[in-house]
Amino acid sequence: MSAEISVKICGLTAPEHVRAAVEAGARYIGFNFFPKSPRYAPIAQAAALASDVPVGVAKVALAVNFTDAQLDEIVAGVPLDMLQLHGAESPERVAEVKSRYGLPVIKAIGVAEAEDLAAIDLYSAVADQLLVDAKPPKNSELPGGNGLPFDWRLLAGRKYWRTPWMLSGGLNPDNVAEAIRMTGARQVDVASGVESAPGVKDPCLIRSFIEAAR
Ligand SMILES: O=C(O)c1ccccc1N[C@@H]1O[C@H](COP(=O)(O)O)[C@@H](O)[C@H]1O
Repeated sequence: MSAEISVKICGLTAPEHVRAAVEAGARYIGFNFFPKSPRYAPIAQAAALASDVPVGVAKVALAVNFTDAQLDEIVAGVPLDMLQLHGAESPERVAEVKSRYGLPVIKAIGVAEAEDLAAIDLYSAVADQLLVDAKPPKNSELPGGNGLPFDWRLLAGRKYWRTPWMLSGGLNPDNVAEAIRMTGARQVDVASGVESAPGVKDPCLIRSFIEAAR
């Protein structure tokens, strides 16, 4: 892996998968607190998994339009390094969450067409990182984690946004190298593309994904 490419493996629910991701060189580990997700990890489970994550690998909590009360519980129960807001949180809400918890915030931006990229400038001012993800299909229960890519050509030549960003949406071991080449992304994030069934991570696919991003 080029030293510059960082990988986030998201939606881990088992210790052996956390170990596989860490050993393969993941830079970020995501725990998913959205109950409708097949990758949902309750607080106690995520706390146990977090204890296996070494210093230097960022533990990220994925939240979707959560209230302060919900975030309070997560932050109190799990040792975290970052929060990922993956819903319709406004820039004001992102700023509020950042200051309430004192943790860096990753804001997900759904992209389907060129006009969706305007949100990147809007959130750049308040978020620590952006996650440029595929917009979910209409009526999808999940605002992310759908295993669907967007048209990467929309990002060609855009690698110099001032806020660090990750590419996600439908990435897998077979397409991640091409996605990096086309978009100039220096960070990538994956959930379903390293699974053998919805919510079931596959250590071999995790390793292959990270190697392919190299
Ligand atoms: O993974 C989920 O189930 C999920 C649920 C709700 C919001 C976001 C979710 N996942 C995030 O979306 C990206 C892309 O997923 P995929 O690789 O296309 O399956 C994932 O990495 C998470 O950050």
